[in-house]
Amino acid sequence: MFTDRLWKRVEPIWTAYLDHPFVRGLGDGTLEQDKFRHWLKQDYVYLIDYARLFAIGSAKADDLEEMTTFAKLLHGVLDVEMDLHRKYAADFGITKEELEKTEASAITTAYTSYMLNLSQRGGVENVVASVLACEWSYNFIGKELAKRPGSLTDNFYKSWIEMYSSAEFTALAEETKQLMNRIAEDKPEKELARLEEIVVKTSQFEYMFWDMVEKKEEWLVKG
Ligand SMILES: Cc1ncc(C[n+]2csc(CCO)c2C)c(N)n1
Repeated sequence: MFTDRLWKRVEPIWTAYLDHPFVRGLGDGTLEQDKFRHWLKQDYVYLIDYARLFAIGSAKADDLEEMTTFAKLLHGVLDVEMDLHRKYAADFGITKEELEKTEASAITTAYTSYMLNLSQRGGVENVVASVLACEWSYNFIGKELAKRPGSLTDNFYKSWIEMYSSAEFTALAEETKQLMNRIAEDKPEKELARLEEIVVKTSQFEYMFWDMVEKKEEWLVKG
């Protein structure tokens, strides 16, 4: 399957996420809350653009089944995932209006612009390749962190781990993987190699995103 081939390419990058200090800190609860606040705000504006990708996917879908998958994913971001952000933000006294007003950092902008550009230019395969790593890698991280002893007891980040490792999110990630495999079936090698590079590039962006929030690179925003 195409996703098995993709896994071989992304495994080393994704394994590095698990060793990243930010991700480690989420798993054992030691992450500085100020760093998490930074993630919440940057991720919120990231997700606003990310949601647009699913809307583009829905418009470009080849059949009703694909359209429904994108609609489900759109709902997942707007009403489930962003709700987690709004709840954590409320704990910090940040309103949803403040979250929305966050100025995207250079990396956030580069990452979402890359995906939006590809998705607007190409067919539905570009949209699926663009969104795959984000979704699948968070589910991978959530499930790996959930396995770590103590990660789900007395951890401020417990709801984070629970949400991304949940059956609901696992099902969404699996559905996107299936869609990628279905689309890949009748594509020539040259096209598969191009789609593979999109998944690798977005995986690299994911690492840069973790790094950005770890280092709280506010200077990227403020200049
Ligand atoms: C930088 C960044 N990358 C990936 C995700 C995770 N994610 C984005 S959309 C989606 C599925 C539908 O909600 C998931 C799991 C994130 N939040 N932030």
